[in-house]
Amino acid sequence: MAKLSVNINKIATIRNARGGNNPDLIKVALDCERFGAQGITVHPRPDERHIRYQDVLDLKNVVTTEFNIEGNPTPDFLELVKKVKPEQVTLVPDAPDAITSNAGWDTVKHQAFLKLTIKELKDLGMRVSIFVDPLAEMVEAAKETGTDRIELYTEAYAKNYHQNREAAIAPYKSVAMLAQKLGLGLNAGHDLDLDNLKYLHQNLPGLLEVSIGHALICDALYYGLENTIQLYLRQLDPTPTLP
Ligand SMILES: CC(=O)[C@@H](O)C(O)COP(=O)(O)O
Ligand SMILES: NCC(=O)COP(=O)(O)O
Repeated sequence: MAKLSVNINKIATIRNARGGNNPDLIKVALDCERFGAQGITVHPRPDERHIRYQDVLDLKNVVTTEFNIEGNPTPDFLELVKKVKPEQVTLVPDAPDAITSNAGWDTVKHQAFLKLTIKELKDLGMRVSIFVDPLAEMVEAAKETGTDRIELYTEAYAKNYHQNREAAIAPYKSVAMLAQKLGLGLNAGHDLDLDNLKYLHQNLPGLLEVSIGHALICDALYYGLENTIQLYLRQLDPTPTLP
């Protein structure tokens, strides 16, 4: 069964809207864990529009499940993760002004940089994952970087799911099999939701973890956080349901 890591960026977005501490990010992270989340993901961005660097330091002291820090490996980001030493660092090549992450790494072009950065982080005991598009060439070159895992950027899958889910999953399935063959661990994330998650999970061999934020927090407005986390966990349950 793939692990569910709840991305709490959006909680920080709401908190920052009023400058106080409501909602309390630390409390939400602990509650997500209490409600069944198997990991907490944050993606501090250089403008600290949602998660602040201080949040990451504070979360480190309380998160007891897998702590996953995502971000562009700028000098500031690298200094932060080296201080915090989370279980997993996910490197994402996003531009500082991007509304959200919008592409995976070009693992061919950035091979040397990734190799160096990944080695540094792994030597300090962190597991490293890198964000990639579902392209065989990028996954093959990801293997050469020394990364432990790849995170498949699932925006295209989510976008095309309702039109033709078989076609939407096809490139992901194919690189998931390639990753398995290459001995790369497999994560996935971006725009996953209660509609598209189960099919992704059923079709990606070796899927280890999904990180979900935007849709999960939106769903929590209607169903409540505890129910919502349970609903997402149910999508990842390998037990076949009765017809
Ligand atoms: C890496 C990734 O897929 C992003 O989805 C992510 O972490 C979300 O970031 P924002 O919450 O800033 O859109
Ligand atoms: N790595 C993806 C992530 O953490 C959350 O993405 P989203 O669910 O907010 O699109």
